[in-house]
Amino acid sequence: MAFCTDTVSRVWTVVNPPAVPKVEKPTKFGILGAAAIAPSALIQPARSHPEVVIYAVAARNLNKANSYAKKHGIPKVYGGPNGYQELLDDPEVEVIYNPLPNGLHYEWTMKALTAGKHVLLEKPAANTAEETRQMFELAEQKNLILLEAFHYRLHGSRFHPAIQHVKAILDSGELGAIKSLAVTLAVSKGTFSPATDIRFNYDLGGGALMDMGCYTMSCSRYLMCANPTSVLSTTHEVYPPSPKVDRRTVAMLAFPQDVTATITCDLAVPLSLGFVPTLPQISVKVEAEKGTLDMLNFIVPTMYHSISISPRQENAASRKRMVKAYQFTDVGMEDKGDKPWWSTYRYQLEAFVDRVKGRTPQTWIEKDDSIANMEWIERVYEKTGLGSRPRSTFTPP
Ligand SMILES: NC(=O)C1=CN([C@@H]2O[C@H](COP(=O)(O)OP(=O)(O)OC[C@H]3O[C@@H](n4cnc5c(N)ncnc54)[C@H](OP(=O)(O)O)[C@@H]3O)[C@@H](O)[C@H]2O)C=CC1
Ligand SMILES: O=C1OC[C@@H](O)[C@H](O)[C@H]1O
Repeated sequence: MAFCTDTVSRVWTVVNPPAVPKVEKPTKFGILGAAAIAPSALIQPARSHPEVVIYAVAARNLNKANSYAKKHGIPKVYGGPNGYQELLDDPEVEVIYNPLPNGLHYEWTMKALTAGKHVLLEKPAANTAEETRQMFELAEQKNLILLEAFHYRLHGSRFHPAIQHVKAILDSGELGAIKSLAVTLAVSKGTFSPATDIRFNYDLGGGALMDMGCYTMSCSRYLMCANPTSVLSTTHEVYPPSPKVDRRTVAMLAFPQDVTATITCDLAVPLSLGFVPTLPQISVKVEAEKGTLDMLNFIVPTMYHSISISPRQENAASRKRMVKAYQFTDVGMEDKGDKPWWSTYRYQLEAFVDRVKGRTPQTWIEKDDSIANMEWIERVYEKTGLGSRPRSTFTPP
């Protein structure tokens, strides 16, 4: 009973966080595009951040921008064909949130940085590793903060307690050396509408590996503390109307020390019995010398997650258990003032604002990490034969 009420209360508060009083001069964010993800990833989290206000939104269509702004209480609106650039040119705006389709990340991040704004950039960083490198180099040159929004790994000044706890167990040696990993992110057919959703549009940087595979790649590299050494094999299924768009990709990656990782991503798992949607599959499975570890829901752990540790019988240094880590204190860590209803996006915002304000979060997604993630996504695409997503035609001034 307590489990049910805690879960309902936590999930309700993620979506309806308490609004806190703002500091005298909060940092003003502007959003490029009236994107579906912005309320969860930025607008709701900003309510409980005293140093952040969502000041402006721009959409290609002014009516759409107006109704989005009204719905979310955003005071300043830009719309029409020049709306995005007008938002970038607004001197009040200090930070740009870029949730445009993947294929537009590069162009509008380069423009935002050129306009002197910090950028919180949606994942995956761009369509290619080279574009990713250029964005980070420009940010460095201009002394601006640029973060690829891998929210599942950013939790305030530390990693998310859940994924951090998984990593801490693996790093402790309790289960011995990792032998293999399987990281999966797959949702049922019907979750997205292929005819209209950006995820199925090759020109906009679509594909399962781009959208979901970027997390599975990132998580494998994070848990292994290493980049793969090669792509051993791949299988994929395309979305037939768009033959370069992978609806599903499975890749087997080699990592140092003879570890293999299987990453699986699917934008439209077929319905069971032809009509029943399947539950989302969001899992990490680790096979180690002295036991196994399974984590459910590494992407949105605030909603619900579980971490199961199953040592082999002969492993006397370990015990079988199931752990949850909604807050640092759940796993014996120092109280950082975080709340169980802080979503990964709320913690991400905390870390991002720390950096913008010149404070130092203990963890960060570094430039090289973002570049390497994109590089290995491209290598998997190369192995599938589908090739990288198209390079941007935008030329920086
Ligand atoms: N961090 C996370 O958990 C998640 C991240 N994402 C990422 O966020 C980004 C956006 O995803 P999502 O919000 O689901 O997508 P949406 O389609 O809802 O939003 C994309 C926005 O891009 C704008 N846009 C500009 N040019 C085009 C174009 N040619 N075609 C289509 N849209 C265009 C649209 O803005 P306008 O209003 O101006 O028309 C639209 O609002 C992606 O990079 C995705 O990977 C997505 C979901 C979850
Ligand atoms: O970033 C994301 O996370 C959750 C997925 O469902 C979504 O497709 C993706 O864009």
